[in-house]
Amino acid sequence: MIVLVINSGSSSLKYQLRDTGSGERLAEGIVERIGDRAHGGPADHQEALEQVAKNIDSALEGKTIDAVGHRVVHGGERFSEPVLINNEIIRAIERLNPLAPLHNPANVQGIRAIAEKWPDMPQVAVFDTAFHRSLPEHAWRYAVPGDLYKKFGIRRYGFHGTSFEYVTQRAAALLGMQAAQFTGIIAHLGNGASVTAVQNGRSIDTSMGFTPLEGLVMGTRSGDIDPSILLFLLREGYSEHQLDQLLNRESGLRGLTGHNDMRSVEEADDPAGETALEIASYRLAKYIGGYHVAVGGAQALVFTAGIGENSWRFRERVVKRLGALGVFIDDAENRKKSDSPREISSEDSAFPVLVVPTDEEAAIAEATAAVVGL
Ligand SMILES: Nc1ncnc2c1ncn2[C@@H]1O[C@H](COP(=O)(O)OP(=O)(O)O)[C@@H](O)[C@H]1O
Ligand SMILES: CC(=O)OP(=O)(O)O
Ligand SMILES: [Mg+2]
Repeated sequence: MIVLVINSGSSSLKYQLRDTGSGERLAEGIVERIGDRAHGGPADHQEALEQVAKNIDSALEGKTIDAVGHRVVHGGERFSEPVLINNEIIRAIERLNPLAPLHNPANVQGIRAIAEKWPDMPQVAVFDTAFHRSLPEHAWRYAVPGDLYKKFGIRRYGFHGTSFEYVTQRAAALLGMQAAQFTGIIAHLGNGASVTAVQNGRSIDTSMGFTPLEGLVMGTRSGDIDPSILLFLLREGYSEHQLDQLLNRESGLRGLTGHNDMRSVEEADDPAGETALEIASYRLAKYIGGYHVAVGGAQALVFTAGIGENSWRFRERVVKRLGALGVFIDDAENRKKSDSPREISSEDSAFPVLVVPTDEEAAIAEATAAVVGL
């Protein structure tokens, strides 16, 4: 089956054309600066898709697209599986827009644009939140009055689930076990970053919360912060919009160094970068210690996504903080470049440390083919 996978962000649209039979990637690309005409970007997602359609026409070589699979970031409490999209599903995703303002509106625009272009095309939504539907209540509930959950759905949802599920399977295979036997900690470190505690193949805790803002230090997001800082800044005259911009787009690595991209932070090699990397690696190490307890003793620690797969320096900083767990890195293995799943811990490490490349697009293509094939 030929599946077009769409991952629409607020200002970019990543796509892949995959043949799920052979696993082959027929085409891939990214359209950036959506809405930024002054810098050559398309006016909106509809126009971005026109661009994508042109790019993939040649790659199709006469074949036709059978289905479109979308990454949808927030699925709320309703969606625990990928679903075939219809008008009612689109409205349900739209109702979740306020909970993922950077992501969900763009996801819906992508779905509508495809429906307009190819009205009969089967479309499937694959949710970032779905893998975390297994969280126990003591992990998902915040210590605030219960009304807030009943009235507004305020609880921990967790994100990057498609990646965590895929990496759980790959890590388990590397260790010679079934996914359902895997108990460990997975750190997905990209532009957005989160870490998940996996017990017997199921997510039991995760660092992102009600929205993709909680938890780790990210490219432009603050992660954990004392909520009183918001109240303080409100009283100082900050608007809701300014606070949103501050925490979602101007904080994290960017706020601490001026750069949101890990490569730029590492290349700059200056004191601000050093401090930022210490803050980020310390935060992650604390979560790993906590999740080691949460899963009742991890059997593996796994790094994935852009930073997790490529930055040996960042992995080194994190693992060097885990001596109390008896976890040690093998410097030579850690520095080796490879695109394959691999072990980077030393022989005397209490449990293995792995690098496992994620592939959200492959997982979305597979899920789409499975739903449409039913
Ligand atoms: N070779 C590398 N060394 C260090 N960091 C890298 C390298 N390659 C990619 N990264 C970092 O990975 C991050 C992007 O990760 P990615 O998973 O692609 O994010 P997203 O999917 O959220 O856009 C950026 O911070 C980038 O700098
Ligand atoms: C949920 C989330 O933060 O996604 P991304 O890392 O793609 O921004
Ligand atoms: Mg990503």
